[in-house]
Amino acid sequence: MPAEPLSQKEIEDRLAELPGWSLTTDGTGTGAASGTAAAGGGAAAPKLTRSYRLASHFAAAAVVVHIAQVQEELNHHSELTLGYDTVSLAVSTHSAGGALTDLDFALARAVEALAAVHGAR
Ligand SMILES: C[C@H](O)[C@H](O)[C@H]1CNC2=NC(N)=NC(=O)C2=N1
Repeated sequence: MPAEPLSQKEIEDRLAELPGWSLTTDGTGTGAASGTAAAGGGAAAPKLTRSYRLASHFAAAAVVVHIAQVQEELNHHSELTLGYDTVSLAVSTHSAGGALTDLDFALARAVEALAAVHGAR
């Protein structure tokens, strides 16, 4: 069953439970349905994003591997970026036309839990 796009209220309620996470519309957030009505009438669809800082590059790389493992388990994948001592994610649901769904928030919660274990801030 495909994931349903969340309403603005549902998104705000879920975001309130995820300190550090935010919505960004950075121009890459057009999703799989770019140019279609499903993407929001032409406006770039927001993605759920967060950046973490780690103690070293190697520690950040380890977090990337751990996130990749969880993403495979959930079969839901973010745009995952490794910096020097940072890890950044941006996620939306491709199969929902780039909308935010509960799959995105489930991934965010799982990443929060593993990031804490790594000492990410
Ligand atoms: C076929 C496979 O289940 C799909 O391509 C999955 C993989 N990971 C995914 N990740 C995200 N973010 N959105 C999806 O719709 C999605 N779909």
